[in-house]
Amino acid sequence: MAKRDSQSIVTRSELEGMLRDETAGPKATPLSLLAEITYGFSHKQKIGQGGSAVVYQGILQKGNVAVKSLSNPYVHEKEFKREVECLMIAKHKNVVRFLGYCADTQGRAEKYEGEFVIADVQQKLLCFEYLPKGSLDKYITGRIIGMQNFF
Ligand SMILES: Nc1ncnc2c1ncn2[C@@H]1O[C@H](COP(=O)(O)OP(=O)(O)OP(=O)(O)O)[C@@H](O)[C@H]1O
Repeated sequence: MAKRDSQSIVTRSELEGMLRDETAGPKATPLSLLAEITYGFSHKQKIGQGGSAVVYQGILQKGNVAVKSLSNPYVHEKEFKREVECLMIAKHKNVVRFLGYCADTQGRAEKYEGEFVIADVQQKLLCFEYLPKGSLDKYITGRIIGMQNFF
């Protein structure tokens, strides 16, 4: 039987374990798992949107994760690799925990200039621990009163 190393792809129960184990480092996470826990990246699971990503809440049995889909097709391979590299290094109590990454190319059937084609669609996703108290900017700009509730 093939030996699974620390870089091997995680399963749902391993992701649950990583959430509990603060020492666990980020791992390659399959698109199918991220799709499953966000109910197919459903609109209901959407928790935020930034300049380059749409963020979904992923539901696990004991705890939640935030799944960031870098939807912008102009996020290049090199930039994505750099982001993953930086996130892997950034380990600090004040920095949200990075749990996993997914870079996958899928063929999507569509019509292009009247022709039926299979287009390569690049999926770039990042998985973090879920922080339930919303975005820090709401507290900074005073849209939520009482900074003491944040910490
Ligand atoms: N780990 C998380 N837990 C809970 N909510 C999150 C998490 N990460 C992001 N969000 C939500 O999603 C929103 C968008 O995330 P974020 O600003 O990180 O996206 P981005 O596109 O990477 O940002 P940028 O605009 O800097 O490129 C945040 O404002 C927040 O509401």
